[in-house]
Amino acid sequence: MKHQQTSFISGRIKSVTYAVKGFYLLITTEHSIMVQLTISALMCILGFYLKISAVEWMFQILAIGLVLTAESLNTAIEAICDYIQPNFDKKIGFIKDIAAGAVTFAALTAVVIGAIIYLPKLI
Ligand SMILES: Nc1ncnc2c1ncn2[C@@H]1O[C@H](COP(=O)(O)OP(=O)(O)OP(=O)(O)O)[C@@H](O)[C@H]1O
Repeated sequence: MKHQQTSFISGRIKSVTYAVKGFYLLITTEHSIMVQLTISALMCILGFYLKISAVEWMFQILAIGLVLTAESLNTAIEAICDYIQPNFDKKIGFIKDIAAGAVTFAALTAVVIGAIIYLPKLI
C-alpha cells in the first residue's frame, strides 16, 4: 500500500515535470505561441493602463488561456501530422486546416471579449 502510494506520487510528479517541459518547449520554440504570448502581454499592459475591473481581468485571462491552449493543441496536432505524413496528403491538409479552425474559434472569442472590455473605454 505504502509502495503504491509512493509510485502514485512519483508518477504524478513525473507527469507534472513532463508538462512543465512541454510548456517550456512551447514558449521557447514555437513562433505561433511566442506571437500569442506577445499579444497577451500587450493586452495585459493595456488592462493595467486602462485599469480594467477584476471581472474584466478574469475574462481577459480566460480568453488568453483559451487562445494559448487552442494554439498549443494545434501545434501538437501539426507535429503529429508532420511525423506520420511528411509528404503532401489531402487528408493531412484537412486535419491541419480544421485544427487551425479551432484556433480561429478561440481567437474570435477573444476578440469579442476584448471588444466588449475595451471599446467602451477607448471610444
Ligand atoms: N502534409 C501536408 N499535406 C497537405 N497539406 C498540408 C500539409 N502540410 C501543410 N498543409 C497545408 O498547409 C497549411 C499550413 O500547414 P502548416 O503545418 O505549415 O501550418 P502553419 O500554421 O503554417 O504552421 P506553423 O505553426 O509551423 O507556422 C495546413 O493548414 C494545410 O492546409
